[in-house]
Amino acid sequence: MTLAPTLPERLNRARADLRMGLPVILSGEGAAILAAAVETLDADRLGDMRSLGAPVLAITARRAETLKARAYDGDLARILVPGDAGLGWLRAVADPKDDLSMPMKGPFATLREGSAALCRAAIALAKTSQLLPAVLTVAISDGQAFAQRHGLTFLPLAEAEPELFRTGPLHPVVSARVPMVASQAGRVHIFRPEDGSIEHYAIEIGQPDRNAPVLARLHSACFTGDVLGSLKCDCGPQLRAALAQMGHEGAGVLLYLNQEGRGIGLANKMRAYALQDQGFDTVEANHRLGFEDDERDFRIGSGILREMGFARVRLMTNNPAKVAMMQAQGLDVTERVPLKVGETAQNRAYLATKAAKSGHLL
Ligand SMILES: Nc1nc2c(ncn2[C@@H]2O[C@H](COP(=O)(O)OP(=O)(O)OP(=O)(O)O)[C@@H](O)[C@H]2O)c(=O)[nH]1
Ligand SMILES: [Zn+2]
Repeated sequence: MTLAPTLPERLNRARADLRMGLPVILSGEGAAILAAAVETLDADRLGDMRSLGAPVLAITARRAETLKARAYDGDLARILVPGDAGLGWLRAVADPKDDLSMPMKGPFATLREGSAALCRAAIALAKTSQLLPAVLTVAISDGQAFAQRHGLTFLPLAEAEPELFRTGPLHPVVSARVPMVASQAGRVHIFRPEDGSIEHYAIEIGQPDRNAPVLARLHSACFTGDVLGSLKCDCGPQLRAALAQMGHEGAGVLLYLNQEGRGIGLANKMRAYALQDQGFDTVEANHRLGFEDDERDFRIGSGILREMGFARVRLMTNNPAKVAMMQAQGLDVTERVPLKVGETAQNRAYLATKAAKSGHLL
């Protein structure tokens, strides 16, 4: 029988659980934890978790740095939750929105003993659920029996770990002709990951020759820039300029990847924008939220291009990291085609930060 969910399917089930406010169980290295995302946890479940033992709050080292909490585990910190700390306290640790007006008062007691592996996996799950990377955990015994008793998702660490940041293979679902301003010969293809996670799109212009390098753009979704015409970034003009150039040359492929906010999701991007209004730049804002500068999985783009039969690309980008990632995934980037459009008074500082801190070429 193959009816039981595979590990990638169980991971996505766990992500849905966390988004609903349900805890999941992670087990490995002779231990097990119940883990719930702080962002979606409610008071009843917090009470239930407290009744099982002393809770530990896992946050990333990025967030810990702002809070001046010692991160003994390298990339994360495990904070001992005070006995009287309620949801308000947990959320203030997780969410930097009031850091300046109501700074969290430490000192925070953080764990240095024991393995952080289960907490690390829980943080990875929260990140890939596009929730704030702050997870309340409590140790339990016999995780599998506990999961069965309460109908919770159970994940064995050894199997889950290599899959945590990996999107499953993508397959084409459907494609149809969409004449566009940039080209009458447009076709939109929908790709769906095997693990049922979010779909991504390819916009094919003309009939690119699969035996020659194709003019290609990997565009990460930007609701504010692409749809609203936000002046805070250059995404909308880049999207239209890339399609226009493909239309002009008569052939090309633009991948529209649903990796909003460099992978942190629109809600977190709006949190980052609110921090930017407090004076932090785009990179600092991500860090204060507990994320890295860029949380995108660039394997998705190379996977779609390969599935469409493209092996060589002329990549439209100002981001050398994208070129390097595509090459690391076995695609031959024969040329980097610069895409410099849409600079405004409002996004000048943003573009300068990307050049200074993220290696973008001006
Ligand atoms: N987290 C975060 N994401 C942002 C911000 N501004 C734009 N984005 C997202 O950044 C992504 C676009 O990535 P960019 O870094 O502009 O460009 P790139 O794709 O890496 O490089 P290019 O190929 O040169 O455009 C989109 O997903 C946007 O939603 C911001 O201030 N914070
Ligand atoms: Zn944008």
